[in-house]
Amino acid sequence: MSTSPTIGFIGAGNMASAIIGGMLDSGFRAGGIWVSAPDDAHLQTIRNKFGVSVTTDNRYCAQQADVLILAVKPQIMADVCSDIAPVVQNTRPLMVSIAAGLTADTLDNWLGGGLPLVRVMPNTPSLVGMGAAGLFANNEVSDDQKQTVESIFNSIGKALWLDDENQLHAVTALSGSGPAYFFLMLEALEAAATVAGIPAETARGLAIQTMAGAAEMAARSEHDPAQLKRNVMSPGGTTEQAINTFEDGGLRPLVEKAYKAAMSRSRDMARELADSKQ
Ligand SMILES: NC(=O)C1=CN([C@@H]2O[C@H](COP(=O)(O)OP(=O)(O)OC[C@H]3O[C@@H](n4cnc5c(N)ncnc54)[C@H](O)[C@@H]3O)[C@@H](O)[C@H]2O)C=CC1
Ligand SMILES: O=C(O)[C@@H]1CCC=N1
Repeated sequence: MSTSPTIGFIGAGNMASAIIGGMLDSGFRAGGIWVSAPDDAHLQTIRNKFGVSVTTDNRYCAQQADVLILAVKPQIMADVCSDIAPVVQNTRPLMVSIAAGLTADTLDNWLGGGLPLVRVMPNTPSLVGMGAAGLFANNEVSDDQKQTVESIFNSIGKALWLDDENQLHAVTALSGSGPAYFFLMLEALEAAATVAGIPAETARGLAIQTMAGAAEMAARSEHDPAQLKRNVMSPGGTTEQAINTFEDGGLRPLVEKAYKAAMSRSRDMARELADSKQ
């Protein structure tokens, strides 16, 4: 593979935009990126925003790519794959899927078989260079190709390889879905502070800065999160009251239940989608 491969994206939604935006910020060339999707008006917006090349023809996009990133919803992936299969069987790009649930074998089967394929579970903070991605490669992927995918996802955050594909379900429930959990916390904190009389904009600004500050501290500190939490809790003070309320209200089991629900949905999707196209 050349040192600057052409990267194709099939699908131009939230996740593709986040990855493209992050890649361009970190120095990837817009001229080396192709994007395809059915909605021409949306594609023109993407082109104006990022300067990438666009097409409504998935096969044409596939033909241009050394690395082809499948960024459509899992439910339409089978149709998209069988449509481009004749092209990719001929050009043999490195296939990358970011879809939740769908296994490497299922995808490879839909693509005609025998292709190098990496599954990635990224997340939307990729847009601001703060993504977290779990990666799994099938046996057809070379070390060079692994490095290429790793460099794309490292350029927009942190990329970590997994040996066992099954672990992607657990990663999906952690970092794939995870940004939404923290956004929910922001929503709830903003709402509570607004009820207490703080203007919404001020409440949001303080809540976001607090979340970002806590994350940065946790990343840099030699202490674990439990100790950092204790450092905020003055005995007999205010934080203790809030933390006790969270604990008494069952926040930990609730988080575990939510996490397991996401992981279980990822497993179910894998089964349902593989079965539906046998
Ligand atoms: N949104 C997220 O936080 C994350 C999403 N993912 C995965 O990323 C994938 C995409 O998700 P989102 O970007 O959130 O979805 P989205 O709905 O925002 O984007 C889907 C895109 O696919 C396009 N599309 C629809 N039919 C098409 C076709 N036949 N050919 C080509 N493009 C077509 C749509 O126009 C749209 O641009 C999913 O498989 C999801 O599991 C993975 C990690 C995180
Ligand atoms: O909710 C979903 O299915 C996708 C996968 C992880 C984040 N969004």
